[in-house]
This record gives sequence, C-alpha cells and structure tokens, in this order.
Amino acid sequence: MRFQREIVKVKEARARLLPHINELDTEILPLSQCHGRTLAEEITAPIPLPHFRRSSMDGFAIQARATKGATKENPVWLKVLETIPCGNVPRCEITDTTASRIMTGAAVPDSADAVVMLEMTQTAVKNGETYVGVEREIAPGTNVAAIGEELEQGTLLLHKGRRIGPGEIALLATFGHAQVKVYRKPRVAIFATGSELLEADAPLEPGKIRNSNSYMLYSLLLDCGAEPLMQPILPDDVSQAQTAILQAMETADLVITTGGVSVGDYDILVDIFERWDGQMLFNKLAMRPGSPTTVGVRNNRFLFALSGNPGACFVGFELFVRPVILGMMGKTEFDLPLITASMAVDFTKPSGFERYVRGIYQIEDGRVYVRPAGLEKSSVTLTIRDTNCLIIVPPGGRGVKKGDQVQVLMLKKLE
Ligand SMILES: Nc1nc2c(c(=O)[nH]1)N[C@H]1C(S)=C(S)[C@@H](COP(=O)(O)OP(=O)(O)OC[C@H]3O[C@@H](n4cnc5c(N)ncnc54)[C@H](O)[C@@H]3O)O[C@H]1N2
Ligand code: MOO
Ligand SMILES: [Mg+2]
Repeated sequence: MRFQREIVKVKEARARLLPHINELDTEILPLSQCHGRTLAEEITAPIPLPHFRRSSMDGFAIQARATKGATKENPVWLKVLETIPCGNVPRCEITDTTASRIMTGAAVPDSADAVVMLEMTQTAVKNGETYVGVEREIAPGTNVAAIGEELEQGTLLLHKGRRIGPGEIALLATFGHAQVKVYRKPRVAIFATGSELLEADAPLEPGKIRNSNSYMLYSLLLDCGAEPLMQPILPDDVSQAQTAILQAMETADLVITTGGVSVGDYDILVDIFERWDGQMLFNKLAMRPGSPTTVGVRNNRFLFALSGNPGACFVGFELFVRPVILGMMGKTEFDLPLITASMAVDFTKPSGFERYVRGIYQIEDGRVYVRPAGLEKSSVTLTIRDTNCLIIVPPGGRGVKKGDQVQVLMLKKLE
C-alpha cells in the first residue's frame, strides 16, 4: 500500500488551487493579433459614442417645426443649401425655410433638429435652385443620433481579464487602441505517460493504443487561450518521467500529465508524488470520473496529474486546469456557468461519489433538457465528441430519473 489518500470534495479541491494561481506578465500586441488573447488593462470610453450628432438615414437635415401641416398632397417646400456626405463638416445654417441633403452617418448641422428620410420627400428645381418637398410632419429628434446615444464618455467598456473576441476588437478599434496590453499566454507542457501508448501516426501493435489524451489536452489548452507545449510520451519509468517532468516545470508555466495516478503497479505519478519536494494539494477526489486526480505545486508552479482514462482526463481539465489557466490570465470569475435543467432520460448508474456526467443539453419549448452523451465510463472517448455540458449527479442513491431537476455545468454557451 502506497501513501494514504485523503478524499477531498470538488469544491474544497478547487479552493485549494486558488492561493497558488499567479498572474502572468503582460505584453503589448497590435490589435490585429489580439483575437483570443486576454486583456490586461481596463478599457473605458475616452469620448462619447457617437461623438457628433449623426444622421441615421439618407435624407434632409431640417428644423422639425418647419414641417407642421405637411402632407403628401401639400408638402412643405424648403430650399436645399448643401449636400453633407459622411466625413464632412456641415457649413450652412438651417432655418425653417431651408434644408441640407445629408447621408447616413454624416454630421447633422447644429441648427437642424431632425432628418427626414429621402422616401418622405420630393424634389423640384426652380430658377436653378433645388427645393425639397417634405410630405409629412416630422418630430424633433427624428433620425438624429445624439452625442453619447450609444455610450457616454468614461463608461467602463472592458474589464481586465476579458477574453478578446469580435465585439471587444470592434470597441478597441473604435476608441483607437491599436496596441493592446494583453496577458502572455500560459505555456503549458503536456505529458502522456504509459508504456502502452503509441504516437498518433504509429500503426497499432498488440495491447497498445494511440495517445489521444495529449492531443485532446492540446486542443483544450488552445481553446482556453494557452500555448500548449507537446512533450514526448513518457514510458512507465519513474526516474525518467520524474526528470522530464521536473525539467519541464523549470520552463513551462504549468505542467499537465495524464495517466499513472491510480493504484496500479505502473502508476508512476504516484511514485513521483511520493518523492515530491513541493506541496501536494490533493490526490483523491470525491468525484467520478477522475477520482485519483492529483495536483502538486512546486516553486510556484502547478503539476496537474490527470487520469489516463480519456473521460476522466477531459473532466479533470474542465474542472481544475481551465480555472487555473484563466486565473493566470487575470480572470477572477472562472467558474463554468451553472444552470438547472431537467433530465430527459433516467440515469441510474449508482455512484458513491458525485458524478460529472458528460452530457448534451437541448432546448425544447424554452426549457433546457439534459441527457448523458453516451456510455458513462471514464474510459470512453466517443462521448467527449458530443459533450456540451457536465451533468452533476449527486452521490448515493440510484442516480436521477427522467424529469428530475439537476445542476449542469455549461461547457458551451446556450445557443
Ligand atoms: N484497483 C483500482 N483500480 C483503479 C482505481 C482504483 O481506485 N482502484 N481507480 C480507477 C479509476 S477511478 C481511474 S480514473 C483509473 C485511473 O487510471 P490512471 O490515471 O492511473 O491511468 P492509467 O492507469 O495510466 O490508464 C488508465 C486507462 O487510460 C488509458 N490511457 C492512459 N493514457 C492515455 C492517453 N494518453 N491516451 C489515451 N488513453 C490513455 C490507459 O491505456 C488505460 O486504459 O484507474 C482505475 N483503476
Ligand atoms: O474516477 Mo475514475 O475516472 O471514474 O474511473
Ligand atoms: Mg493506472
């Protein structure tokens, strides 16, 4: 019997990670390279949006009061003073007998309080002068976007720690942030362990399998904005593995291993943790899958020893690695969204521990229904393909029944 394992609940395990999360340093990147990166500064609006009174239609800038009594049969005729394209500054003053042709997005003259759309007008030329006939009464403010209509100056737009996507990029460009302060990507070394593992391009051999976990982790890491560093497969040799892992911990910000954490004779991560000169945060969780998941910290760096079983490796990443990576990039809220949903089917597999079932959510008639993505065994890879949530099945009893309300962690946004 190797060392004793203390069983820790998921909540407690996650709490134990928090004090060890260190924010990474930052770098300045051109805006075009910021997609997927995480903001390391707060962005506020330096000016209002729009910053000038803007026409929202193609038409004529007018004084609304000039249109009193206007009808299609009896239009109010106004003399057209100038044309105001986008990007130009209006020159002429509007009175209750004049108008200026204006385009969508152009600056409305200060003396105008409305824009009548082109379709509500007719034009005529008399003695070389152009006149516009307004066919309807127009209320003040019509088709004029006020200064700050969208945003007031000084509004906080983007928090530090926010992932940059299309919406963030649009705001950054709007306010002239051509260079953006972002967090450096966490560099994460990935080791698969196990003498049964073959490279993905290797032909199969008796008793052996291909290493899929490293590639899955690589993809999960890219997905949360980290820089994965793929390492060679480690055979079941304790010293060799220990040297490689400790070496990687010198250069990478975080190291993940998969496999070798249970009670098998060749579960070498257990041996490595027996000789560990850092802190061990936990080595047994009150959860399925992934109960033997082990996490250590050494010289302020994490070693996540995830299970080798693909399903357990996936769940372990989502529950424990993802929050740490997000925290390293300045996020303070990194919990997966938790919702309540109805079971669409029975799930009767009993479990002594709380179970995080790889699941599928669906929306029907405005309600969220969940079902397991398939065979609920931690060795299963296929279900990861279809999983968009984790259904939390409480410990004990006989699982949950169709129609029961369950807590669900969302991995993908509700569409
Ligand atoms: N007697 C007991 N046996 C087991 C226990 C236990 O408590 N008592 N726990 C079980 C649980 S729960 C899990 S989870 C697994 C954990 O296994 P390990 O993390 O030690 O992983 P391995 O033994 O290395 O491999 C398990 C399984 O996964 C396959 N594997 C490993 N690495 C990869 C990879 N990179 N890509 C794809 N598949 C991989 C490996 O071939 C094994 O089939 O232990 C239970 N046993
Ligand atoms: O805790 Mo293990 O991952 O279920 O089989
Ligand atoms: Mg094992």
